[in-house]
Amino acid sequence: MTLSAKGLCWSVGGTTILSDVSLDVHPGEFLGIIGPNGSGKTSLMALMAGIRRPQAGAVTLDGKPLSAHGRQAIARRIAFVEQQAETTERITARQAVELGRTPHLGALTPWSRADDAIVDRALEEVDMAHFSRRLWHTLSGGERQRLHIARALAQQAPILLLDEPTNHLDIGHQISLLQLVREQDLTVVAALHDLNHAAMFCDRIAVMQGGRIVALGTPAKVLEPQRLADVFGVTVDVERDSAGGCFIRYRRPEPRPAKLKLVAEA
Ligand SMILES: Nc1ncnc2c1ncn2[C@@H]1O[C@H](COP(=O)(O)OP(=O)(O)OP(=O)(O)O)[C@@H](O)[C@H]1O
Repeated sequence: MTLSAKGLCWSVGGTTILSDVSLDVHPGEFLGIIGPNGSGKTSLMALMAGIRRPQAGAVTLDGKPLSAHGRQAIARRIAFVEQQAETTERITARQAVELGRTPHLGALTPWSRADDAIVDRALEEVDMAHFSRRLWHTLSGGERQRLHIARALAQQAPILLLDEPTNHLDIGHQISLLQLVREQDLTVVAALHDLNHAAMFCDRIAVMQGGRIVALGTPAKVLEPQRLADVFGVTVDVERDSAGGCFIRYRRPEPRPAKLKLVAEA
């Protein structure tokens, strides 16, 4: 199943947010999207998930425009975990995950024990089975985030779009979640802020800046000190290992001149 974006342009209220964005997501790959705040990662993912429509260009799923697929057909193929996904409903943790089964239910396919088993497994995979009866509003940010991922896993869509999936998670859960997602037999597109996580888990990385993709390739190719300086304004050393991996070490900026310090010294 191939998801592609071609020549996407998207603007709001006369402001251009995305300009001529093209991206082919390879089946089975883990594609990271990195870029500074406001560079367009969420906007691109929303277009690729079909919840927003581009003013120009198209997103295609297996060569057919997304707009030609029905909502349920898209939901069976693409699971999207949004950055600030929230629910105001008074539901339990388990019920939140059960929502992932919605695209598979219908008059002829009511809820079954197979759905229960899928939900059980998704809860276990994100280490939340013990919280299944807890009410949503009593859960911490990280616990909710893990349930959003469980809901997406329960959806059993072959393509998973994750907008900052490690938001709110402690470092142990960040790494185990990325590993969990990586181990699934899925095509994954994830917006990530942690460049070392992107280097560790992604097959390819797309770098966004000012609403455009300015680089696309393997982590070792894309994560270059000069590019990171240009895009993020940070100074880094990139350590490379013999297996083709890389690790980014950030350098502390030089102290600002005294006159620019926010708090004047007495
Ligand atoms: N509905 C909207 N109306 C107006 N501006 C919008 C809208 N959606 C996004 N934007 C603007 O578009 C730009 C890109 O936003 P987007 O959320 O896609 O960036 P991002 O790369 O995901 O940022 P972050 O890393 O902060 O999550 C931002 O400047 C944002 O303010």
